[in-house]
Order: sequence, then C-alpha cells, then structure tokens
Amino acid sequence: MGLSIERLTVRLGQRTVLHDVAAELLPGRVTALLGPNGAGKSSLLRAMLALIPVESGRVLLDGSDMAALDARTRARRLGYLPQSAELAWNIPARSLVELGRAPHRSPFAGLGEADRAAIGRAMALTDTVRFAERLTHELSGGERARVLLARVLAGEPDWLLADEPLASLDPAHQLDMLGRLHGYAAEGHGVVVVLHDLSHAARIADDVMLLSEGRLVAFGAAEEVLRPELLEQVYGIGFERIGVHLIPTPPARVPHSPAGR
Ligand SMILES: Nc1ncnc2c1ncn2[C@@H]1O[C@H](COP(=O)(O)OP(=O)(O)OP(=O)(O)O)[C@@H](O)[C@H]1O
Repeated sequence: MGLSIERLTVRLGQRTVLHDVAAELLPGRVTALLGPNGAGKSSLLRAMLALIPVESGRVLLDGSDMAALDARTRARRLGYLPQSAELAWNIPARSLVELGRAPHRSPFAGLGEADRAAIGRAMALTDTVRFAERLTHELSGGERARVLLARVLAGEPDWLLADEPLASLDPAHQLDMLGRLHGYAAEGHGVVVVLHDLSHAARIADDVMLLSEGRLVAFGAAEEVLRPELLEQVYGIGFERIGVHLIPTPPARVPHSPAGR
C-alpha cells in the first residue's frame, strides 16, 4: 500500500527527463525529493499526478494505476501544490480555499457542513484566517503561498505533493510550513515535498529521493541519503554536517562590489 513508482521513464519534447525511476512511498512519512536544478523533481511530481504522460512505467496508488483513475478520484486522493501557481482570479482568500473542496461536491451544490469544517481547519492550520476576506491579488507572495496550501489541505487529500512550498516564505513561516507538512504526515497522510535546502530536508524528511539528471541516485531513510559524500557527488560542492544542518563548504559568499564601481 502507498504510492509505488514503477520504472518510470518520461520524455518531454526531445528530452528524456526521467529514466527508469522506481520507489515505494509510504503514508505517515515525509518523503523529500531533492536534486539540483533540472534534475527532474517537478517532472516526477507531475508524472506521479498523471499530469504529464509517461513513456513507460506506472504509478500505483494503493495498488491502482493512477493513470486509470478518474480525474475526480485522483484529485480527492492526491493534493498538489505546484511550484508557482498563477492566480487568474482576484477573489477573496476564503473563496480560493473553498475551491479546494471541488473534488468532494457537485459543481452547483453549496458548501455542506463537512466542507465548512474542512475549510476552517485548513485556514486555521495555515494561519490564513486573518486575511480570509482579502483579495488574492492583494496578498504578499508568502501570504498567497499559505492560502494556496490551505486550498489543497481543504480537500483533505490522502497524499500531499508539494513543489518547493517554502520558496516565498520568510524564515519563521518556512519553519512553520515544515512543521505543518510534518504534522500532516504524522496524522497518517503521505507527504512528498520538493526542497532545495538540505537542512530543511534533514529536519523533516523520513525518506529522501535524490535525483540527478533524471536518474534516482539514492532512495532511502534520510540519515542514509543525506551524507556529505553522496551530496557532493550530486551537487558538485562539499557539505559539512553541523547538527541537523548541512552547510555547503566552503561557505558560499557572494563577492560584494559596491554600487557604482
Ligand atoms: N515542457 C518541457 N519540454 C522539454 N523539456 C522540459 C520541459 N519541462 C521541463 N523540461 C526539462 O526537463 C528537465 C527536468 O525539469 P524539472 O522542472 O522536472 O526539474 P527540477 O528538478 O524540478 O528543476 P528545478 O530545481 O530547477 O525546479 C530539465 O532539463 C528541463 O529543462
């Protein structure tokens, strides 16, 4: 049971972006999807959600082929937080979160009690209640990111697949978001999250999938995969472990040139 990725190969245009990727993901755990830019992390998430076609292989959700499930069932079971969601509609934040209930109700039915409860829980969890009535185009990037997470959580998916959910959050809200992802897994849900900060991964991941150039270089318990020597191979820079932190070495410093020179 869980999400089984079976020998997945994906082509986009002329490029093979995933080669024969296989892994068994379990509910109740946070799986971090790591790898350099262009490694294939977003493509893997999208292939798992059946949003892009696969060349070969398949993804099974509790034994059922994802590609064979109808879109509504898929949406109920797997919640997707994409990397950078454009918001076409300028609507109150609460209305956006309400859209997360769409897979659970018929298009013209009003919100039921269960819908309202799920929306309330999702907004409380993401600390978005205080700007519930504000228009989405008037929110900051980080506020919008939390509202978008609330929309996904309102759907109460069994699995949450999040693509760089920390990107526009300040440090306090990053830690808060990590805590929420961890908490969602602790409730028995599956969480798959694309991260760039390896210390964040070390903090919350139970398992890690490490991708490089479309290939799965390592998959396993976080403490086994997050080893400096393995990370160095994949990222091409050194890492030092200090507590839960994995620090690039030598410490990256951007040369400073005073303005006007
Ligand atoms: N529509 C497309 N057509 C052709 N190639 C694509 C397409 N989308 C992505 N790619 C290529 O597929 C590869 C994997 O991209 P993907 O976005 O999955 O990587 P990623 O690991 O999520 O990267 P990042 O960390 O930069 O977000 C890249 O080389 C990218 O250029």
